[in-house]
Amino acid sequence: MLHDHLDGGLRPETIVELAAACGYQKLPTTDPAKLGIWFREAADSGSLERYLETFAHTCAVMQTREGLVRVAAEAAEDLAADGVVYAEVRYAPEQHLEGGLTLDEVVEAVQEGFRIGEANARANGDRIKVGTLITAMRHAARSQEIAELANRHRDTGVVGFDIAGAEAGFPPTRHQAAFDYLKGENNHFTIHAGEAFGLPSIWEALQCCGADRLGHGVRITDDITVHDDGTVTLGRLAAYVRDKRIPLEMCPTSNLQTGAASSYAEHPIGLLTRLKYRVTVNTDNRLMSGTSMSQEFAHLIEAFGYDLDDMQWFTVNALKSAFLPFDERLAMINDVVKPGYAELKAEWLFGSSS
Ligand SMILES: O=c1[nH]cnc2c1ncn2[C@H]1C[C@H](O)[C@@H](CO)O1
Ligand SMILES: [Zn+2]
Repeated sequence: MLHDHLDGGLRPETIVELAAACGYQKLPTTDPAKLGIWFREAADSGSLERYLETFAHTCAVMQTREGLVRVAAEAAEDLAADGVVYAEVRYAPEQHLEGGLTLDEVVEAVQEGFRIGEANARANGDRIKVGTLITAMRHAARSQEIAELANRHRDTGVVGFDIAGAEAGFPPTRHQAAFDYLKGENNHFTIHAGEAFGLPSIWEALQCCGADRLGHGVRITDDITVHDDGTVTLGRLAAYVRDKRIPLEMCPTSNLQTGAASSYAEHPIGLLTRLKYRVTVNTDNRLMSGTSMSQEFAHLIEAFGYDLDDMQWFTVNALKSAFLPFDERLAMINDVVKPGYAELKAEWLFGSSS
């Protein structure tokens, strides 16, 4: 899985405990069950801007070293317990400086947390590897500094860079210098594009900035015409994205909440999968969407009738598109994903014996 926000995946009980520890008093409720529901409902706003407002509460309790280590460790554990074997988890270090930590200290704390979470998952009989993406906020003006931060930590598990936040009014080229810098360093980046804004955002992300992948990218369907007889005509940009195998980090439930799609059945992932785009399935924000990787798959199975072969295809697509060295991606596909799905298919055919 390639698209999961650290500050969008906290356990509600952890938010309540960290808020008490750091004296944050603005939580809408301190009942963990109610808080989980509150996040889901508040994020169900139909607009990306309103959806993003909910992150004020999660970021507020992620301002100390201890808070960051814990949140990162729990994210790795929760993803592993759900069956995720490789996750790229992202967050914006610039949003975690209010307690006096430096950008580098924030990154070090989160990296430590991921390593602890991976070890705890192993102890529970799960296995997961977490790669970190460092995000710069697109409304801010720190992307060059944040890109340099990501590059500085690339040998300790920071595998790439991203920009996130409100898309309309903040085109990717606002951060051109950061992307040029990363290209000069032969580093990797993805860009949230084609979520709350359409084709120009996707075009800029690819053709000006040189993004390796697209965060969401759902609006690429604006460049695809489906005719009455089911045949399809691709515009030049839609053809480019498919021909170049540009990975699409799709997050169905998040898109329903922000209004980027109107139902699972009508979500562009159905058409794009049929057309064999390099589609991947992701959670975006497990807390705000009340979701998990297995739930996202379950929604797609229900909407489109996908089976285990389709799940495997999405999973292999994700690993092919990961910002990991090629040999590690290949090993994970051949030694983990394919045998894992073979086991699931055997269980499904013959019934579970264990
Ligand atoms: O889906 C999203 N689109 C744009 N920005 C997002 C999305 N989900 C989370 N973010 C923002 C809010 C977080 O505070 C930030 C860093 O993880 O990224
Ligand atoms: Zn996102």
